[in-house]
Amino acid sequence: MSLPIRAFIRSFSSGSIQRSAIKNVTIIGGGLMGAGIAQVAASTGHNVVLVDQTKDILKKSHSSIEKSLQRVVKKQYAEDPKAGEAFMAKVLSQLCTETDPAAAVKSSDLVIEAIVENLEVKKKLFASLDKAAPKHTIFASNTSSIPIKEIAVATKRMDKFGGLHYFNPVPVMKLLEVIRIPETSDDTFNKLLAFGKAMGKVTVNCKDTPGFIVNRLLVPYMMEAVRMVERGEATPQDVDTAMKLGAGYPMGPFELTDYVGLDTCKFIIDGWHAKYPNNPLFDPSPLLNKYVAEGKLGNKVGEGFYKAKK
Ligand SMILES: CCCCCCC[C@H](O)CC(=O)SCCNC(=O)CCNC(=O)[C@H](O)C(C)(C)COP(=O)([O-])OP(=O)([O-])OC[C@H]1O[C@@H](n2cnc3c(N)ncnc32)[C@H](O)[C@@H]1OP(=O)([O-])[O-]
Ligand SMILES: NC(=O)c1ccc[n+]([C@@H]2O[C@H](COP(=O)([O-])OP(=O)(O)OC[C@H]3O[C@@H](n4cnc5c(N)ncnc54)[C@H](O)[C@@H]3O)[C@@H](O)[C@H]2O)c1
Repeated sequence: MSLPIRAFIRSFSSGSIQRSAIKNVTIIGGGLMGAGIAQVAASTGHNVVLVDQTKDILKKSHSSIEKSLQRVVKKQYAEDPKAGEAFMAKVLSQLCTETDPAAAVKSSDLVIEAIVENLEVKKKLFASLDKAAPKHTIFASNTSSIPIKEIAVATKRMDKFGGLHYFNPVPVMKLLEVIRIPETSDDTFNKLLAFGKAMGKVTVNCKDTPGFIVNRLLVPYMMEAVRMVERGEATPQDVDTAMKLGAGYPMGPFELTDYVGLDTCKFIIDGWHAKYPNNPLFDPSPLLNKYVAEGKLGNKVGEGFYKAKK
C-alpha cells in the first residue's frame, strides 16, 4: 500500500517499508521518466545506475533529480534541514551514472528501460543487454504504448521480462502498472510487484493489452481534445479550464500533453494508428504533427501548446 509522500519518506527513513529481493537497479534513459524512476528507486534504498547516451544528458538528469529531491526534502524536513541534507546526500550516494549500458548491467538485479518510444530502438537495446546482464537479471520496460511481448522477443529471457509503467511525475504519482506477458514467470511477476511496493507505489496487475489500463483510456481522451481544437470547437485554454473545473482533473489535456512531451504523444498515436488503421480513436493529428515538426515538444524544451512557466 502506498503512502502520501511525507509519510512514505518517513517510513523509509525509519526502515518500515518492506524491502524487495531487488537491490541493484539499472535504469536506461535519463529523460523525464528515467530520472524520476532513478530518484525514487534511490530514495527507497536501492543502488541505482542511471544510463544515457552522453555525459551531458546525464548531467541534466542529475540536476533534475537534485531539484526534485530538494522539493521533497524541503517539505519533509522543514523543521530539521540538517536531517534533510543527510537524507539527500544518502540518496545521491546511492545513485551513479554511466554511458555504457553493458557495463551498467553487470551486477544488476533489475533493468528498467525508459528510452525513446520506438520498438526497434528498444529491441536493439534489450538484445544487447541480454548478452551483457547476469542470468538472474529481470528486464522491464516503461513503455507507454508498445506491447511488452514485442520488445521481450529480442531476448532469450522472456520468463524474466515484464512491464513497469510509471506515471509522470514519478516522485508524486502513486500508481505503478505491473504488466506480465504469458511467458513471465510467477517468480518474476512477484518480484516486480514487490519492487513496486518497495518503491512506495500502489501496484495494479495488467495484461499486455494496448495502453494497459490508464493509457487505453487516457490516449483517446487526449487525442479527442486535440481534435476538438482542430475542428475549431474550443481553444486549448477553454478545454483545459473545462476539464479542470468541470471534471476535477489536476491538469487539462493540453497542459498534460505539454507535461508528457508532444514527441512522446506522437510516437504513441502514430504507433497505434499503424497497428489499428481503422480505429478512428487512434487517428493521427495534423495539429500535433505541426507542433512536433516545429520542435515544440512541451515543457522539456520550454514550449508546446503553451510556453512553459520558468
Ligand atoms: C496523446 C497520448 C498521450 C498519452 C500520454 C501517456 C503518458 C504516460 O504513459 C502515462 C503518464 O504518465 S500520464 C500523466 C500522468 N500524470 C498526470 O496526470 C499529472 C497530472 N498533474 C498533477 O497531478 C499535478 O498537476 C502535479 C502533481 C504534476 C503538480 O501539482 P500542482 O498542485 O499542479 O503543482 P505543485 O503545487 O507544484 O505540486 C504539488 C505537489 O507535488 C510536488 N511535486 C510536483 N512535481 C514534483 C516533482 N517533479 N518532484 C517532486 N515533487 C513534486 C510539489 O512539491 C507539491 O507538493 P506539496 O506537498 O503540495 O507542496
Ligand atoms: N513522458 C511521460 O509522461 C511518460 C510516462 C510514462 C511512460 N513513458 C515512457 O517512458 C519512455 C521514456 O519517455 P520520456 O518521457 O522519459 O522520454 P525523454 O525523451 O524525456 O527521455 C528519453 C531518454 O532516453 C535516452 N535514450 C534514447 N535512446 C537511448 C539508448 N539507446 N540508450 C540510452 N538512452 C537512450 C534519450 O537520450 C533521453 O534522455 C518512453 O517509452 C515513454 O513512452 C513516458
